[in-house]
Amino acid sequence: MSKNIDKSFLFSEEMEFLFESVFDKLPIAIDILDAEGNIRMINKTFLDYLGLEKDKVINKYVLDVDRNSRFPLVLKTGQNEIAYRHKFANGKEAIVHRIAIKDGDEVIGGFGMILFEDLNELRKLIEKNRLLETELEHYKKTLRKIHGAKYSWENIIGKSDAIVECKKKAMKMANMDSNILIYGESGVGKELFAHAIHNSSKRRDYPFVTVNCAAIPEQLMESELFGYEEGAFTGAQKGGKIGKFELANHGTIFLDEIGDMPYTMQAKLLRVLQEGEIERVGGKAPIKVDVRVISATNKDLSKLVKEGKFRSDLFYRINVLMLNVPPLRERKEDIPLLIDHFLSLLTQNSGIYKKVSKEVYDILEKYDWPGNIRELRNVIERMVVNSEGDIIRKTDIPLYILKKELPVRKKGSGLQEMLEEFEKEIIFETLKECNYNKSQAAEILKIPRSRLYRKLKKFGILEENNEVK
Ligand SMILES: Nc1ncnc2c1ncn2[C@@H]1O[C@H](COP(=O)(O)OP(=O)(O)OP(=O)(O)O)[C@@H](O)[C@H]1O
Repeated sequence: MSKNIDKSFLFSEEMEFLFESVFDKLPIAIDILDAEGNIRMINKTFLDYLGLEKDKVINKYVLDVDRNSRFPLVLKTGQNEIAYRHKFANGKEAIVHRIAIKDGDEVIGGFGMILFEDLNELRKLIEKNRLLETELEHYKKTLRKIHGAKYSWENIIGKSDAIVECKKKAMKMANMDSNILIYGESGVGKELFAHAIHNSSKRRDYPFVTVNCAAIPEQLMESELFGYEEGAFTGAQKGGKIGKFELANHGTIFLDEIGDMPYTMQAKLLRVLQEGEIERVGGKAPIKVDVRVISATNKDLSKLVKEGKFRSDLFYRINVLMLNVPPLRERKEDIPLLIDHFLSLLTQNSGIYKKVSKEVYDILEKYDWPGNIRELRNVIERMVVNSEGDIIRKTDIPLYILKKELPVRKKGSGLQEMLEEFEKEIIFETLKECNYNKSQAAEILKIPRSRLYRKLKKFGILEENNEVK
């Protein structure tokens, strides 16, 4: 049921009282006219704007006060004029509203209001807004650059069938927009593939944000991923903090070592993937996010699902497309190419130019590289630094590789066991090399400290008190 304003109320003493006690105190210019176009009420702000005394305005015909007014037309047609640009007779320009007050179809009065008193101010505001928008766009672009993917297909070196096939498959996946799970042993180049996929996907102009699930302590993971509001907990940063998912909006988030995601967080991540929205810690409303998830693991996730350590519903959500990056021992023909690639990278970055002797190529090609390309890269770097002269010779090769030059398969041990044996030896050698300084060892091995600790514990190299045995 529509309610009409009664003419007798509109111009009553009560209304006048209300107008004076409320509208007179507002810093917004307001007036009320009767149907004939006489100004019946006008507040102080409006009078000040016009520069007129009240008795020169009240009960005067609107055109006698402001000869440019369009109010007579509004009262005649009953058509409101919202946010109209108006030049007053005194030369001031403003943005105004003119509203016809109706009793049914009959126009019984008019309500006038100045929205922006000074068009120059408005212009300045618009200009400022435009500048802010340009600035914001600039920062967004810079942020995209910082969080952008660094590598593309040409950075993935290799001509073996295994890597060429893998690249082809990944290129196809890049054109789709489904979540991808990249599986492969440590150091095979999973992150490199994630970068390249993002860089050739339709999301390439948006951020690529990496999260190492194994490196973030469980109690910090939620706020890292989803952010928090100001005051969400003691020590929370003023103004709150944006989470990785929001940072990656419209782009890609790379969840490295997803197999290490704590079980409780898995449920929260699943919710985000299902609903497409996140909730900041301490936040009141969910925030929509549009993010493609690329996860990576070197663990057998289906086994973890069976053991109840990984949620099956999450597994299916992240594993829409699956990419298997082959280990280096299955594509040994790529080793010489990779050696040359890392040597030339070193020359570019440090200016050191060294060559590798034929014998060294042969030995490195025979070795099985349990730490894959990361290990090969580290070995090259170490040999370049430690070798004398401009040729890297057999004597520059780390001992543990020379010892394994002709690896003897131990009777009774499977591949996994042997790989672990190699890994243990590499870690132990590195630790010895840097005087058992674990941070330094983690740096040399280019793995997070937390991962090194876990491996040390697993291999029984670390005591409960985190001291090396
Ligand atoms: N095909 C390749 N061509 C050139 N460099 C490579 C290639 N694959 C891997 N690398 C290099 O090897 C190192 C390890 O790669 P990356 O970090 O992508 O491995 P990962 O599988 O993600 O390892 P992790 O499982 O330990 O996180 C990086 O320095 C990377 O640039």
